[in-house]
Amino acid sequence: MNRIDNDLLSVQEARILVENAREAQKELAAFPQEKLDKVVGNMAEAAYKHARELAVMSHEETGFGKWQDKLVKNIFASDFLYKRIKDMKVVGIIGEDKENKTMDIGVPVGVIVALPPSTNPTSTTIYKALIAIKSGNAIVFSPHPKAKKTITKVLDILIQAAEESGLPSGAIGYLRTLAVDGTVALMNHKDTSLILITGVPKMVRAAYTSGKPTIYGGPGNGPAFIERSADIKKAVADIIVSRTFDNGIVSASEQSIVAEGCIADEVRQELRKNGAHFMSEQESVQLSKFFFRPDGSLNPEIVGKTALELARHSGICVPTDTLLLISEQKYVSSNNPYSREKLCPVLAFYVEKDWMNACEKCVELLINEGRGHTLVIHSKNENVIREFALKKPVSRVLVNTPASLGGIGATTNLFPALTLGSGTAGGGYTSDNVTPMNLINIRKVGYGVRQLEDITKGVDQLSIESTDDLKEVLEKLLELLK
Ligand SMILES: CC(=O)SCCNC(=O)CCNC(=O)[C@H](O)C(C)(C)COP(=O)(O)OP(=O)(O)OC[C@H]1O[C@@H](n2cnc3c(N)ncnc32)[C@H](O)[C@@H]1OP(=O)(O)O
Repeated sequence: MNRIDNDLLSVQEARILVENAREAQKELAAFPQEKLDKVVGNMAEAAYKHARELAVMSHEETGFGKWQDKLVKNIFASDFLYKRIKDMKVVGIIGEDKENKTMDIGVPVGVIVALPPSTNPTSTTIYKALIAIKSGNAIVFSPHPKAKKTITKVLDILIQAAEESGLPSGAIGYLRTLAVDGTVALMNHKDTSLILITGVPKMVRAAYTSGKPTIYGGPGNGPAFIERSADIKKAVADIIVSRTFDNGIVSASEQSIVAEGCIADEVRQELRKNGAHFMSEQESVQLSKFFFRPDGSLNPEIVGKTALELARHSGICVPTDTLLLISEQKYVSSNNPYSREKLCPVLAFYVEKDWMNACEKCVELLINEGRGHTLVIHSKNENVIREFALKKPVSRVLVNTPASLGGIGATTNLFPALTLGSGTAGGGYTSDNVTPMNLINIRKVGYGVRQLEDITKGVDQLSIESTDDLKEVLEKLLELLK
């Protein structure tokens, strides 16, 4: 088939998929929460059963990360997520205030179009499918072309399990003929209500161009601040676990370490002792040549590779037990390759004289890239932690934990999510770890409890001749409204 035929077929297929999804969703909209939960439970169980096979397959197909860590993510996105959502009330009456006579009704948004990334193809697909069905929505996927085989496989498993437990056919679907035109047609279809997208900058732009509400996980890789009161051994261990998890692919993972001057040598020593190689200036330049493509986009050749593979690739000589490559840096700039997201086990290392300067450096790093995403602080000083949390342009401040695992809610009690909102600061509309609650509209029900006259009662007896009078009127009004 030539390219034009392929594009046409893909667009046609997209139209049919959304129409089928629309019909299936009409049926789904009548499902009570318990019936949706039964379907979601079966989907989670099926994904969990195939977690290992899917992890190996996704690693083999994309070459990104480690299959062992992809297995952890698959278990996280199926079993762990299911346990967290199984008792959530998302559709129907989800809240009632008997005293004030108001009620909240959860209403599915309708048809969701989802794009999973090549970096986390299985776990993100499982997660998106589970939260969509939990909230009574239909979902149509456009698989990433570099992970097509794996995403198709996991969707077949999920669809079979869901339909066996009563999900109407078409409520979960996917584009078989892959093309940008078909993906754009899915997004632009009049019956598509929401787009749920992870990664792929070009597709994020297409989603926004469609004019549809779009939830996406923006660029992350924020700083990790190690404050003087921190347990340095644990902080370093956390950073290593985090930055090497799936070879640094998770967007919440650390991109730089900012250490206070008085503990910087101890931190360096601990990092070296545990497999970090501090690169010379020349090695840093040598490695950085491979970070980006000529158009400035991230080079997939370095994404999700081990530190040893990166060193070999760029001709840097390192000990065979090297886990991390670190570059000492002073300045932050969009031209500095060490200030940008890389999704591999490379870190920049900054030293600042005190926590206030460190605070500024972290803000500078986040404003350069990763605004609205995630920051981690290692400290025992509750005042510093609170000051940090109050002042940073991020949606997640993680404390004393590996950022990649804490951000997604594995080592913290944040919601278990593989789409991490960056809020308006990151150009998105939610700052949440995306949950089924982000996939519904809330219909507000309010019973009449007062007459219009009740609001103005007593006000006409007052004449407003001074600001004091005005204040009195306003106070009276507030009193009446209580
Ligand atoms: C929770 C988390 O941690 S998820 C965070 C993961 N982070 C990211 O994904 C970061 C952003 N992603 C990227 O920069 C890139 O996707 C990389 C570097 C990871 C991989 O790059 P690549 O392997 O070159 O793949 P890329 O994603 O750019 O896609 C390749 C092509 O497929 C296209 N494509 C991607 N998805 C689709 C789709 N669903 N339908 C049609 N085309 C698609 C892209 O537009 C791109 O087209 P182009 O070659 O014409 O530019």
